[in-house]
Amino acid sequence: MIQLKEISKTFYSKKNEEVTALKGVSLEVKQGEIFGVIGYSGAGKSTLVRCVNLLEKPTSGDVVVNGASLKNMSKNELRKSRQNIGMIFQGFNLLKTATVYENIAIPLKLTGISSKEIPTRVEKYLAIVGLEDKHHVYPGQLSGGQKQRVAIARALSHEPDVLLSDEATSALDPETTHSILDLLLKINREFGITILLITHEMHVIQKICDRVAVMENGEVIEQGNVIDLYSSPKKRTTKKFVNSLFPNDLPKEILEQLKKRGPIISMTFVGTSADKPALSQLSKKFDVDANILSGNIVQLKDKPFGKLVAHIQGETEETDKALHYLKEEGVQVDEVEINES
Ligand SMILES: Nc1ncnc2c1ncn2[C@@H]1O[C@H](COP(=O)(O)OP(=O)(O)OP(=O)(O)O)[C@@H](O)[C@H]1O
Repeated sequence: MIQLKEISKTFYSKKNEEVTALKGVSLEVKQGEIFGVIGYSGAGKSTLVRCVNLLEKPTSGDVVVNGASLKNMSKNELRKSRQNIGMIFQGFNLLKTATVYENIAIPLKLTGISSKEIPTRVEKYLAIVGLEDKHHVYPGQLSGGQKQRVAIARALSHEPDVLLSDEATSALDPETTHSILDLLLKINREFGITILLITHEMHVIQKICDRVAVMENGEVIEQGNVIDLYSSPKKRTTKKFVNSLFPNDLPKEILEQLKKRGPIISMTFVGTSADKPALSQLSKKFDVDANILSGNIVQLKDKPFGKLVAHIQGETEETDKALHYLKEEGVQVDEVEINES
């Protein structure tokens, strides 16, 4: 659906200093999925998403949407292709001096939608975002969540195949964030709209994304299914993002003391194994004591995902058998390195 092929982007500051925001980024967003890009500030996320609809022109590389290369398009073709890609922003980008109705109707008029069709579209999409009673209100009279709903209705009113979301929930409180994410899920499921979103928040990824790419210093350092990435993060930055959901605040000295008496392990549970009492069986089956040090279960889009850090105390032969048993039960077990916890 969307293919980014070796995209690089270099900016030049006023002093003519080079800033390379993207370094050969390649990724593919499949039709109908919600794809998240996560990274810390300055990683290049905004630049990446803006390259998808050529709000930013890549210095090199190509963007292919629905099989058509944006690079080779005439201005006219590009304008048409852009209409197929909606976008929402952290700051909503609404016209302050126009009503909610006008905020949606004016861009429709500019893209040549007939004046007969415009009221039908505005009403339809305001109803979908739950703001059918706000036609004549100005953005200043709306909450942040309502403003984002207007922006979503404006994007949808062009009936795009793809919606790009640039930190759309970053300015919102947690409850409003959840309602906007639920709305994005509904749009994806009911209208089959493919969503590419960027965020610096893991809970956004876990709630609605199917796949995720992690960006750092202008590069995609890791990508894959959300579940795979959460259960086996490879890169340090990815581990940091995942560990932020599972804080382990035990002092290093205590962990070092415990480690002398048996391994400290982190157990990852995915899906049904998240509620299996595998750990409670250990002391019954083997001559070990299992003590939970920290733990949490989070709900991913379709499955629960949990992590427990536990100390397994006992003779090496018994702790080895216990770890083997856990693995056989389908629990992913990793020894905790003290400096990373
Ligand atoms: N128009 C520009 N001119 C010069 N440098 C830019 C421009 N846009 C982005 N950059 C630089 O490119 C790098 C990547 O910026 P970008 O905004 O894409 O990152 P980001 O991951 O979206 O960060 P944030 O979450 O803080 O917006 C940064 O070093 C930024 O300063």
